[in-house]
Amino acid sequence: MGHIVKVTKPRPVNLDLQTIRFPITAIASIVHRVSGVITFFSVAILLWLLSLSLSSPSGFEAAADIVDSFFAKFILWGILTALAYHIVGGIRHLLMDMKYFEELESGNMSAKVAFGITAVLSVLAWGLVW
Ligand code: HEM
Repeated sequence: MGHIVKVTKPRPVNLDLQTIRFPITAIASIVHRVSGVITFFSVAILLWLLSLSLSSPSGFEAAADIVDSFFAKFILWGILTALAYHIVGGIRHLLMDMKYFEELESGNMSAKVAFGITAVLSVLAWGLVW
């Protein structure tokens, strides 16, 4: 015979994407992966720029001209910000590997701290590039 279960809470019919909020730890994790991929491609760009600058005196001028443009400076600032987050988030990951910040509260806190430190480093990178 069938067994009747009383459902007190309505079951979700579909996922309402407008009401789903990612926890800050999930955002920290996604951004860490994205910053790692950006850092990976940055290595190619920066090595190309370095080799151009070392190729000849006119190559150096060409590289200096590239770095002088607003667009290039903006990209360099973005690269430095991604690297900053990747290192700060990476250190947070390594600390978690050592069993720190593994609880919900401390994990949320360390994610916020990582974003805060990155914001400061990003402002410093802006000053360095300009
Ligand atoms: C050229 C430099 C670097 C590149 C291209 C790079 C790239 C990446 C990529 C693509 C991932 C995989 C992310 C994922 O699958 O979620 C990763 C993970 C990681 N990176 Fe880097 N990385 C670099 C430097 C660093 C540095 C300096 C640190 C120092 C803290 C670091 C710490 C980590 C850690 C701890 C992970 C693993 C995170 C996890 O367990 O999800 N990385 N990196």
